[in-house]
Amino acid sequence: MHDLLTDWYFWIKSLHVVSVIAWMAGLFYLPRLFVYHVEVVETGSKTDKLFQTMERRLLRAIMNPAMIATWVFGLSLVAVPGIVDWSMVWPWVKAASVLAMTWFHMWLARQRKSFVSGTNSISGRQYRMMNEVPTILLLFIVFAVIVKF
Ligand code: HEM
Repeated sequence: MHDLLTDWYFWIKSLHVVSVIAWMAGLFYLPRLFVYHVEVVETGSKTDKLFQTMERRLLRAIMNPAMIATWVFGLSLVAVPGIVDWSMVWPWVKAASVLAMTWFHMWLARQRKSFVSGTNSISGRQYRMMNEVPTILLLFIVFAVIVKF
C-alpha cells in the first residue's frame, strides 16, 4: 500500500490541488452571493428563489464534492512515507487551518439553510467580513506546504 501511494504521489498531489481550487472557488463565491442576497433581494420574491437555487447548487454540486476530494487526496498524501514530518511546525499549522476551513464550509452551509427558512440574521457587512476568513487561511496553508517551516 505504501509503495502504491509513493508511485502515485504526483498524481495524487495534482488531484489534491485541482480539488483545492474547486473548493476554494466556492468558499470565495458563496459568501459573496450571501452579501447580494441580503442587501438586494426581497424575501419571498422570484429573485430570492433564484438565489436559493444558485446557493444550493454551488454548495451541493461543487463545494461538497470538492471538499471531500480535497480531504481524501490530502489524507492520501499524509499516508505517503516521508512526506509529513510531524516534528516540524508546518503540518500542525496546515492541520489547524484545514480544520478551520472545514468549519467555515459548515458555517456557510448553515447560513444557506437560514435563507431557505427565512431566518437569516447576518448583515451584508458581516458576510463581507467573513469572506476574508478563507483568504487568511489560504495564506497560512500555502506558506505552510511550500515553505515547510
Ligand atoms: C483537507 C485536508 C488536507 C490535507 C490532509 C492536506 C494534506 C496535504 C499534504 C500531506 C500535502 C503534501 C505536501 C508535500 O508533498 O510536501 C499537501 C499538498 C498541498 N496542499 Fe494540502 N491538504 C489539505 C487541504 C488543503 C487545502 C484546503 C489547501 C489550500 C487551500 C491545500 C493546498 C495544498 C497545496 C497547494 C499543496 C501542494 C504543495 C506542494 O507544492 O508540494 N491543501 N496537502
